[in-house]
Amino acid sequence: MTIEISIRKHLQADDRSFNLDIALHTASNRVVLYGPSGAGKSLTLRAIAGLLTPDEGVIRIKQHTLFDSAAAICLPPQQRKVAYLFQDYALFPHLTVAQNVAFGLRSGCSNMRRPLEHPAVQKWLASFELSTTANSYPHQLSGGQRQRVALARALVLEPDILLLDEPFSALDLSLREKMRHELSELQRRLNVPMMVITHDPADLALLGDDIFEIRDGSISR
Ligand SMILES: Nc1ncnc2c1ncn2[C@@H]1O[C@H](COP(=O)(O)OP(=O)(O)OP(=O)(O)O)[C@@H](O)[C@H]1O
Repeated sequence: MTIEISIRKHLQADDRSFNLDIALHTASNRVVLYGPSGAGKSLTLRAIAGLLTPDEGVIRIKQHTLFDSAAAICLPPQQRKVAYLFQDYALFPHLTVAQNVAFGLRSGCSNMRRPLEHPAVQKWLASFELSTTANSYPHQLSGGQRQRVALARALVLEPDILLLDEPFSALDLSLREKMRHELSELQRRLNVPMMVITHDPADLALLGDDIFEIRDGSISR
């Protein structure tokens, strides 16, 4: 089993409350979550990444236990080998492309001063055709390039799973189509498990080998 999730979390904000109760087991490497706004999709990804601590349950990715309330296991985000791409890519505006990618390595300042000396940074810049933009800043890039930088930064750590929250929502239609195919090919090439949140039926068709609908905090398929 690649992904085993069984979690519960009660959230309370003033007079609003929300119950997340997700049971999701799959051996697939291409998982898509879809469902209406406010259903609990992002909360699920946040729990896998370690940014939200469930009240109880279990999260296992590729046999690694990330969270198990009964065994008092809750790995901090930096120990999870989980790459989480936010909707807006969250690149650092004051860092160059190469520095943004090197930031993913989290192994000290030397990576940031001379990021291109690190073989992994070079490898990912080259495989995303970003080498010529290595010294540019995010505002000097196109939307598609920015997305590739975010993917390179996520993959430089060789994560156990790639989590993508509406990865194409900031792109125009033609670029979205192109990046969707790029992501699909990349996943097949690297064989890294990937979980994608989307509202777009075209993403479901191309990226989803196992598709889960989330409604009102639970899997409803
Ligand atoms: N810290 C919080 N306290 C209370 N409720 C919260 C908190 N964070 C999120 N929620 C609620 O949990 C529900 C699920 O949120 P979530 O972000 O997972 O939705 P989503 O399915 O990703 O929606 P969208 O497609 O709009 O991004 C929403 O109703 C939201 O208001």
